[in-house]
Amino acid sequence: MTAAPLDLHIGFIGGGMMAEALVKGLLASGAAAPGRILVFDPSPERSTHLRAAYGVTAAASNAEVLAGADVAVLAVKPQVIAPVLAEIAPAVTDRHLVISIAAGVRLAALEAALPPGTRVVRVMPNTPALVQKGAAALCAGSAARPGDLDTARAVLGAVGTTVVVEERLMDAVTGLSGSGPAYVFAFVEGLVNAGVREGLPRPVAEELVLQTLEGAVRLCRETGKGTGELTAMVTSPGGTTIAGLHVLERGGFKGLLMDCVQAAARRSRELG
Ligand SMILES: NC(=O)C1=CN([C@@H]2O[C@H](COP(=O)(O)OP(=O)(O)OC[C@H]3O[C@@H](n4cnc5c(N)ncnc54)[C@H](O)[C@@H]3O)[C@@H](O)[C@H]2O)C=CC1
Ligand SMILES: O=C(O)[C@@H]1CCC=N1
Repeated sequence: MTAAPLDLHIGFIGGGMMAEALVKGLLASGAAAPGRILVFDPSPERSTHLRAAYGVTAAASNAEVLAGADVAVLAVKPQVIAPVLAEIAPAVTDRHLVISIAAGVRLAALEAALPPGTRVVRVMPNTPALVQKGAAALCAGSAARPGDLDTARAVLGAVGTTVVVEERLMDAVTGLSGSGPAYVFAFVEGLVNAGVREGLPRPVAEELVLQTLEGAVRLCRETGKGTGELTAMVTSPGGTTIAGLHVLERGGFKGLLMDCVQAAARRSRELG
């Protein structure tokens, strides 16, 4: 995926896992050059790593990030967002668009902690941004201008797909696609182990599972058929698939997924 270069300096407040995913994706897509990305992280290991791996500027402070950036991405844990907002507020100006990726943290809380009129966009991305296959949902704050949502979409769009949702849906997004990669990894792990249990060498099981997942996703996206029809295509009467599906149904597989996403969305609400 290639993206049009953004005529912006993008600063990251926090250079952890998710910031790195976004930096890597922005560079790989061509949306930003290393000279236009600044990052501050209090961990010297993180700063050194990001500078060495991506050639971005490792700033000495969050204030330095804001001094050099038009867009400031808040990429710290929700648990430390309050002190970080208090620290950066004096350096936030009209020039800045603030993009928060912190799970659960509401626009109202962000706006209340920043100068009046600060342009804020709240985003929930996910880690496949690292390979430009991210899925991100966005919602705009009360002072954001129409162009701000476009800018945020351009930043996140460089690393995957974007959707705009009402803020009330952000906890659901967090529980579904924000946390979703971990559920898929659990599914992969379970299927690979199941193959090994049936006697397949692990590398063979891994290749078969990953290709089956990718293939199934492509069928969903490209055939125009719904999951019901696609399931019917693989499910012969009295055959193997229906025997397997019976076990999933009896175990409450889909209900378990609903409980799983509900628990994650609930936790997102708690973090806010
Ligand atoms: N990991 C994920 O899958 C996703 C995470 N998020 C959100 O992204 C945010 C970051 O999460 P991760 O990257 O996973 O966490 P992380 O722990 O890898 O990164 C956070 C970074 O913030 C740094 N930090 C701590 N205090 C700081 C300060 N005062 N100023 C600047 N940096 C500071 C830490 O040293 C750390 O490197 C969180 O709010 C999380 O809710 C959102 C979507 C997906
Ligand atoms: O687990 C978390 O809190 C973060 C938010 C979404 C994905 N990871």
